[in-house]
Amino acid sequence: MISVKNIKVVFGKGTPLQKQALNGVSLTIEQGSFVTVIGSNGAGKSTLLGVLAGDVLPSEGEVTIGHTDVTRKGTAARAGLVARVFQDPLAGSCGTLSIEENLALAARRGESRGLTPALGAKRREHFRERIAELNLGLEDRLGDRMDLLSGGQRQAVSLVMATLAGSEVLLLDEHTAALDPGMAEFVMNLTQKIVTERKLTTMMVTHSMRQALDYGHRTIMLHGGEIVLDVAGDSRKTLQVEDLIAMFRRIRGQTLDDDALLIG
Ligand SMILES: Nc1ncnc2c1ncn2[C@@H]1O[C@H](COP(=O)(O)OP(=O)(O)OP(=O)(O)O)[C@@H](O)[C@H]1O
Repeated sequence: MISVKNIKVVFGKGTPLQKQALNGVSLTIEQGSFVTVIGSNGAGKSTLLGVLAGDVLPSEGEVTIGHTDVTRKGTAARAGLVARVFQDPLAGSCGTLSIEENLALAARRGESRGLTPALGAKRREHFRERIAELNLGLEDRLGDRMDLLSGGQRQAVSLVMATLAGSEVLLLDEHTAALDPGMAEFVMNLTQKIVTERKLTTMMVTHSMRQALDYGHRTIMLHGGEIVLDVAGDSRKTLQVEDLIAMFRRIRGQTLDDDALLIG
């Protein structure tokens, strides 16, 4: 479960560049619920994910994950609670380490470093099984460096990495935006499967209205650091991509240059 109460984030306070990125955001996401987040550039989407991950500390408000108040805890202290997959396939893993070494590091997120070997035979076998489930043939390439993989393969491995340490919360920051349409669909279907099987409480930022409505249980729209739409259940089922685009237009008070960007 995730709960944020009256979150305010101000960047560059007291400077000419002062920016209120979140302005009193409150939200409760039940355990196992999958929320998609949309909003135009600068709406505050990444800042909200940052507040949950711990790399942005709010100036006001409270953040609770599970039963833990994490408001003042940084990323390291939340590592066992929250996993994150980024837009850039190179961002969440280490390119110069092998697939297997990356998996070993991910499995130990949030643990204090001890003397137990990171890559025992049992762990290796577990990793092989988890990677084989992707059906990408990567189980025979566990010793290959991560930077030899395609962007889509890396995102698929990153999703497996995100689940290895047993975090309850998964944050997805436009994690398919850099992929071709076919690979994006593959990674989205994999995401849905992993989230459902592991009952992960998930927040996914996307610029694709199609993805926002097709995946997950609930959709929120941010604008100017505030939640301006929050739909779930039957009202979400009847919502069309065109409705969301019309809402975007209304909120921004202007015509979008290219609706296709949002539909894709
Ligand atoms: N570290 C920072 N320092 C100063 N301003 C920031 C910082 N991070 C974000 N902002 C500003 O806060 C506002 C919200 O940014 P945020 O990245 O959360 O938007 P977003 O909805 O994710 O946008 P996009 O879709 O473009 O990624 C923007 O005006 C942005 O310029």
